[in-house]
Amino acid sequence: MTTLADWRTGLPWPERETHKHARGRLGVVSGKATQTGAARLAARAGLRIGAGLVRILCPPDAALVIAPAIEAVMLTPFSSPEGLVEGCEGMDAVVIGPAAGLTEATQANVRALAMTGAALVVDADGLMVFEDWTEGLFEALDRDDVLTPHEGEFERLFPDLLGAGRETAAAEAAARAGAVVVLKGPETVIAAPDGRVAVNDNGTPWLATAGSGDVLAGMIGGLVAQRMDSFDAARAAAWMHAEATRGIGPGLIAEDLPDRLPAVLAALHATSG
Ligand SMILES: NC(=O)C1=CN([C@@H]2O[C@H](COP(=O)(O)OP(=O)(O)OC[C@H]3O[C@@H](n4cnc5c(N)ncnc54)[C@H](O)[C@@H]3O)[C@@H](O)[C@H]2O)[C@@H](O)CC1
Ligand SMILES: Nc1ncnc2c1ncn2[C@@H]1O[C@H](COP(=O)(O)OP(=O)(O)O)[C@@H](O)[C@H]1O
Repeated sequence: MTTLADWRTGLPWPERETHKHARGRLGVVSGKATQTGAARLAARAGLRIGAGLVRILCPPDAALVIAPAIEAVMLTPFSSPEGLVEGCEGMDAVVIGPAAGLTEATQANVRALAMTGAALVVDADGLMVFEDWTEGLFEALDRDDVLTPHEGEFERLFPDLLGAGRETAAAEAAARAGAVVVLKGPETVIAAPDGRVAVNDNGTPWLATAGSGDVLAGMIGGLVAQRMDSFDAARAAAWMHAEATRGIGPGLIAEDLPDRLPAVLAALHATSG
């Protein structure tokens, strides 16, 4: 078992000569016009955690919904997997899945993005669309890609594993997928395909609120975009995600989480030496 604290030394802080492109570019794929909130939560979280530039890629019908609801986050419409790949050119990491839609298009988009140089964070619908074709997902993934299932999603992708216990299950899932697996829950297990396993145990039940997983996906994507090792990025994000609830508790909603990150990051920065 890897200790919890060692990801701190790998956190990406900007240096004197850093510019926004060098800091890391994150793409976030949005769902259709009525389902854009999840991507906006993930994008804001990615920006807050330090990606220098964040771009939402959206179906054309969603652009007029998203445009008035973003500021620093950028926006590019796409209408085919090829168009999505073009829009993601130069991205260091891409988050796909939150409210992406349970459609063949989502399946094709995940596989098309996997062929680019960007590391992928695949969540929610991006996982569920491969329920009946897991090899179609696993064969496309690289070791720096990250899957972020909750237990319901995990069970659909790996129906035979949870009986062995969550840590063993996540480790076997990572080996099978050939990617980092983040098995979310009150204790989140993070496993890498090389055998590393860690448990994040600072979670709080205030995270059990719609959209908090979308924020976590954006946070992981934002750290991976800054070229943090994907396993460490997932551990760091899981810890900071829970830490962001401190001081709010009752009444917390997912929208609150990204804007708590400056305080969480400032405390880590102050002790980073
Ligand atoms: N602001 C937004 O636009 C939001 C959009 N969301 C998106 O909405 C779509 C549907 O979300 P749903 O909430 O219906 O999908 P869920 O994946 O939460 O639920 C689907 C099924 O899994 C089960 N399930 C959920 N969490 C579980 C857990 N931790 N352990 C075991 N089983 C669990 C549920 O009971 C349900 O039967 C997804 O695309 C999702 O990304 C959500 O992320 C919430 C916020
Ligand atoms: N009881 C709990 N204790 C600690 N963390 C929790 C609890 N319930 C949910 N979480 C965390 O909240 C997030 C929920 O993610 P997810 O189920 O994908 O929600 P959504 O799809 O609404 O975004 C995960 O990071 C999970 O670990």
